[in-house]
Amino acid sequence: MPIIASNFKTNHTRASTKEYLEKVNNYLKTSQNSNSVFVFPTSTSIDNFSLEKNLEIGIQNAYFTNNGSFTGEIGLEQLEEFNIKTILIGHSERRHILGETGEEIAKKFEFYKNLGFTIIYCIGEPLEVKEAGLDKTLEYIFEQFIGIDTNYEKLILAYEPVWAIGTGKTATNSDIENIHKAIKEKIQKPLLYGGSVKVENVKDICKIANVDGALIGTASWKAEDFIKILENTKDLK
Ligand SMILES: O=C[C@H](O)COP(=O)(O)O
Repeated sequence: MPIIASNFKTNHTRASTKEYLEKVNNYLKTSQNSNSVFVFPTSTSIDNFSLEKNLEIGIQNAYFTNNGSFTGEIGLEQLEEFNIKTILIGHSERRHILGETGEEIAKKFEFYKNLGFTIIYCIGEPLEVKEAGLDKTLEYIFEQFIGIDTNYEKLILAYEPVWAIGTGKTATNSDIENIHKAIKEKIQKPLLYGGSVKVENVKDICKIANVDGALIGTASWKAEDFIKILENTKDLK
């Protein structure tokens, strides 16, 4: 069964998150959909939601600390209050817009790994690297694993080409196939694709060899669309 994740990024309020989760949860309750579903709301919308077993809330980001003086950040203490056990690490928006370095990402990974969190670890190349060819792209991607324990049992990977994120430009099926194959040859972990996945293409993308699911931004922000995405992928192995 595929792993389908929605990343809200900086969208939705507490009220609309609650409404969204109620809709998705009701769908899962009645649909016999056994996909493994994750939703990553904004930190301010996290709460103690009562959800179906296959729907889990994760955090988009947290600092590698229990608590302390890190203005603007949250740490383990704030996550524990809501029983959060899943985190996204290495998202390209944190790497490229917010300037998170490989070293900080590795520290964050180690900290949350040692706490037994499920980690969705994102990798992916910017356009200029893609244009330099497959070898350069793979070289760039594998550098993003420096300092990361790729044997960690609760690790899920997400390949997200930076140029495909939020742009409407999905990678071609053969690009996805080639890159997923190369990653899987080295790291045998569930591997999601992300980057302009939509209601219409999610099924075909999830059917590509070595694609174990999708990490979706824009197309998942309306509960009705996310439910369609879950419905379109529910019969896949
Ligand atoms: O985390 C999700 C990805 O960045 C994909 O975003 P997108 O579906 O809006 O392209």
